[in-house]
Amino acid sequence: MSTRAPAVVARDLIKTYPGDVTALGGMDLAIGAGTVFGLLGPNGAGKSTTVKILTTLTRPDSGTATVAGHDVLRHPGRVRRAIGVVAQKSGADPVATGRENLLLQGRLYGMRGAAVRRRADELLDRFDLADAGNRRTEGYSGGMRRRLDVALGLVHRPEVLFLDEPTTGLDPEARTAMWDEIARLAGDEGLTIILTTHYLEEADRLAERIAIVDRGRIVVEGTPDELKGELRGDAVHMELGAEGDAGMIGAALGGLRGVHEVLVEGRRVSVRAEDGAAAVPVLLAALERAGAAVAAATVARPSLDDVYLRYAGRRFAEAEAAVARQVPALTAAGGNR
Ligand SMILES: Nc1ncnc2c1ncn2[C@@H]1O[C@H](COP(=O)(O)OP(=O)(O)OP(=O)(O)O)[C@@H](O)[C@H]1O
Repeated sequence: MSTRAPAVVARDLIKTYPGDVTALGGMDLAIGAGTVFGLLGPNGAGKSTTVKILTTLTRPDSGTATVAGHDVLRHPGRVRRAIGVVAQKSGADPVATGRENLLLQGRLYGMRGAAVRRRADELLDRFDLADAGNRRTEGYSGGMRRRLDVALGLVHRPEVLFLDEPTTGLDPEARTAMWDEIARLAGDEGLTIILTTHYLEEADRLAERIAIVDRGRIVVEGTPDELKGELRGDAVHMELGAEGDAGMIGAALGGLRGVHEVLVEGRRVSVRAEDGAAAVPVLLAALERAGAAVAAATVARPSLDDVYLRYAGRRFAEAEAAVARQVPALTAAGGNR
């Protein structure tokens, strides 16, 4: 863990949108300088709203935040100069070349002459875009465009970089290349990177610390290993042939030796077992005695999904589906994102 002063501090941020949507219900954050911090959560958890407040694009209803030592409400201009923002949607001009985009961005930050040209070339080189620098960006592949987006966020040498879903929409190869690039950036430049993602694997791989966001607040925070380490033993997931009685299943499995944290959701039953492989036959027999037939069972080491399940009380994919179901209602209420 970093011992340097935090690059980002947020205290009790509250933000509601019209229609009584609580986007943030008391968000607290402290992010060490020079670290990669992952804000992980399903769609609608409140990650983008947090980033919008920290990047001065919107104001909280209440609460305070500082970024690179500057108060986001009192000194938004200073915050903006200290940060780079790579939004989900590309900000590059499609009819301009990669180099022109970088030069324009640099000039917007007051960089001029040879200095901005040198910086543009340096970034084209570093993001493996030197050969494509004089081509219009509309012809770039998804991976190239994303690399240019990150380069655009870095032109003015920010202290803190916000990366919103950096690899959404990229194919696996381009995603891996982007991950390597982000890891290199953090390592080489001492940059603080705040990464928002709904990819568990992305957070696990890149972030030194992760905060899991659910319903507008942090439900747990730590290093990926700390979070997974809290979950003892193996995760055993079982799929029942038909929906069972949750109370009866809980009672049947809860008393078994070496079995903890029984969770029943419809046809899915998950438990934590000290030795998963040894526990499976015992679990199957106990379920059979309780009148529940098991169609499939898997044993896995704890993943961030299990951490999410434990702290948010629901599976990541379910939380995403719940938000997807809310969308028509939101649209009907006139809300937009
Ligand atoms: N402009 C808006 N008007 C009304 N409701 C909004 C608006 N922006 C966000 N919300 C709602 O606030 C909540 C938090 O949204 P937010 O975009 O911060 O989540 P997120 O975790 O960033 O999700 P995503 O990964 O989809 O960007 C959601 O319920 C969302 O529908």
